Amino acid sequence: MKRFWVAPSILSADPLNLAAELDRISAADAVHVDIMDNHFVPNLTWGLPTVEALARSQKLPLDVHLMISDQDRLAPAYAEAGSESVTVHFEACQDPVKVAREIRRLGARPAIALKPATPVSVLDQILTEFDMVLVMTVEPGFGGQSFMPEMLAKVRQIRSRLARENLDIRLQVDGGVKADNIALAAEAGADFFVAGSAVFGSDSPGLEISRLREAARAHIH
Ligand SMILES: O=C(CO)[C@H](O)[C@H](O)COP(=O)(O)O
Ligand SMILES: [Fe+2]
Repeated sequence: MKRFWVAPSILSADPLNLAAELDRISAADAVHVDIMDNHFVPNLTWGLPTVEALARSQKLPLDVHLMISDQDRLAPAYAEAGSESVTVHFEACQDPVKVAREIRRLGARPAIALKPATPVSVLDQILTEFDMVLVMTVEPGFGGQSFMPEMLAKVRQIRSRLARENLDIRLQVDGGVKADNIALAAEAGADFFVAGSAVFGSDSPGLEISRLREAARAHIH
């Protein structure tokens, strides 16, 4: 059966109780960590020391989503910190291929994210350098926003290229993913789902994770 990944975003977790919050999502496939610098996006979260501490204490893989400026210079340290994957934004890299190779050399999987206004065509020459593509389904910066269904066309476009070229690259969506829209994203071709408010806003995050996985599978007959 096709494998779907669900990664809760700790952007929506209680920052004063992170360890306990992580215990509530042990059923997840990975932990999504949003790094924001108040410059690339108008919000500020964590930095390298937090990722290092998470990597030391976490059993789940860390899926680090960088929303910071100057990623060419700053991304490699997040790979060295023990992340499973490091996602850089196309819009914040001078040389995405060089960054991807550096992330891989340092032992993490490189991934590339596209903001809603960035077309899929920017990946034409560089896609195969990455292990995952992230199609943002909200404007990056904040949790709790509404899913943009018009982004599904981008997901479809990427999935058809992956199929055409038989590429083993994950396809992630992030922003506003909930049990009532995840099947649409899965049907369009996404296989890795980030969900912040849906998981941490639930009384039973573990059950919500299963519910999301089941809803994603529901489009397969
Ligand atoms: O990258 C992000 C925002 O820039 C977050 O990962 C995302 O918003 C998750 O939160 P939610 O599921 O509540 O939208
Ligand atoms: Fe994110």
